[in-house]
Amino acid sequence: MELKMYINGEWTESVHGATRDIINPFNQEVIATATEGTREDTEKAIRAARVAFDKGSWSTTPASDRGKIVGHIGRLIRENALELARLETLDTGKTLEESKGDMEDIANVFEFFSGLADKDGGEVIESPIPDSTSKVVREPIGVCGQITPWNYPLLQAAWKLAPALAAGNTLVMKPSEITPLTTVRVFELFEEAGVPKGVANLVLGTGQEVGAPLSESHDVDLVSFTGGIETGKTIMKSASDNVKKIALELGGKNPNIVFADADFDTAVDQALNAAFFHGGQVCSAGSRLLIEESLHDQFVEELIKRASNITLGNGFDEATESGPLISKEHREKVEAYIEVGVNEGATLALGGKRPEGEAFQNGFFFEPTIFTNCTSEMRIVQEEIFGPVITVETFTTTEEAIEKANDTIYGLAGAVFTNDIDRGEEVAERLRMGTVWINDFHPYFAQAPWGGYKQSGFGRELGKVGLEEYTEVKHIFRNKKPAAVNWFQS
Ligand SMILES: NC(=O)c1ccc[n+]([C@@H]2O[C@H](COP(=O)([O-])OP(=O)(O)OC[C@H]3O[C@@H](n4cnc5c(N)ncnc54)[C@H](O)[C@@H]3O)[C@@H](O)[C@H]2O)c1
Ligand SMILES: C[N+](C)(C)CC=O
Repeated sequence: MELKMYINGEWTESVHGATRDIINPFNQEVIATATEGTREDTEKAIRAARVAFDKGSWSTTPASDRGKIVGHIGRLIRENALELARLETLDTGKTLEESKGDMEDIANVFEFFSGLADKDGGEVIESPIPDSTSKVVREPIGVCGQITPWNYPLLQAAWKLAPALAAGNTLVMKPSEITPLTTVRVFELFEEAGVPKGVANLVLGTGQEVGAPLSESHDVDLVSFTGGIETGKTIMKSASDNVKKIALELGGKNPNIVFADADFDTAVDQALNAAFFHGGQVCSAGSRLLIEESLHDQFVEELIKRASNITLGNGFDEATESGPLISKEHREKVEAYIEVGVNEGATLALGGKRPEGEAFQNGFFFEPTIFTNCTSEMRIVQEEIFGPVITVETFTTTEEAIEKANDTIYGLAGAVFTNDIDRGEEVAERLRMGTVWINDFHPYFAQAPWGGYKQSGFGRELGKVGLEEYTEVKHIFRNKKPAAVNWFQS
């Protein structure tokens, strides 16, 4: 499979002809060769998007017509869902079941923003000035740079592409250089759906060559980034040069609080899902388990029993419950944290190593891992590991649970399990996080906003606000009886 970039309506190769092998993390086989874009390619794409915005008709096309095209993309994604899901599994190692779920979510996102495109007709304001009218309208921002990570390649791209197009912007998308397959395929569907030339551009390549110029360029009006906190900080600095708008969807170190009165089996099951789904490579993974002290021993015993039975393997095998980690480098990062945890005095109660056996030799597998006897100040409790690693802490009061849950630099998501609904609501209100689940973990959908508090970032994707992020607000005032004000007499 050969992957090209899509610039100004043309499938194109990098100006310097460089390529990158795309690797299947399950067996390290080369599954595709991608053209590797450079700064020059990125600048070409930015120019195409700039011209399409300034001189093209996309931003002034009736919102209902833009919405129809965005809806058409959603339908094409549904029609091609199995092919897209297979590509996603090949590229990321996640199970095919997960990838199919992602494609369903992605189609929903395009359909949601399709429906929302023409729903905000502006607002008439009651002007306090006689003989005048006053209205507030929303307009597209302009050229958007969009940068996405490898863990949910197409889903994170969809959260940016669908609202940007629906709102009338033009864009340059840069997927993670290690997982471009599905994003490239969706740009083919954009062509089929009738997205005009220059409106949506795709550049493949590294953060340095493609991501950095997008955040630095004075021709880009907004950068929407999903990825790690350090990259987010770099983007924030470079974006300041032309004061462009930015939205940052960064990492998390998400608490999962379990009170002793919670339904035991549900809470154990959800704790496993919270932390080990997709090998813990989820921004909102419930990697910090906070258990009420009286429940700790029984809960941890059951958790270890069930976690040790998780079936690792090929994402295409039906029996597989979790695939490999994304890359050699990423597995090494996770492994380094195991050493950190042990040195910090946490008890390695399960896992902490690569699984043995022929089936795992070529993939980047790592065993589900549980650290007990953890305390708040440990690095394994504070830092995002982004692998299948749970840290377990205890608490005795609601106050202590909330305090510990809030005690990191992150604020992406968290959950509370309890049968006392008043307590559940109180905890939800007091967690400093963009999403809180009561008696559940992980749900997200197109209708509800997603984003972080604190250093998990700012800006929101999805929901009504997800469209508003891609608009500027303008106040238009009209004097119906213009007359001189005569302030200056000369
Ligand atoms: N908040 C969310 O919704 C959300 C969702 C998914 C992933 N994430 C986070 O993403 C991270 C994992 O993804 P990752 O390892 O791909 O992150 P990353 O920050 O390494 O890379 C993300 C993207 O940024 C690009 N990039 C790298 N350097 C850049 C630079 N200097 N300028 C511009 N772009 C640059 C990369 O090429 C990639 O496309 C985790 O921290 C995870 O929590 C957050
Ligand atoms: C935002 N989400 C949960 C889909 C993926 C995070 O990595």
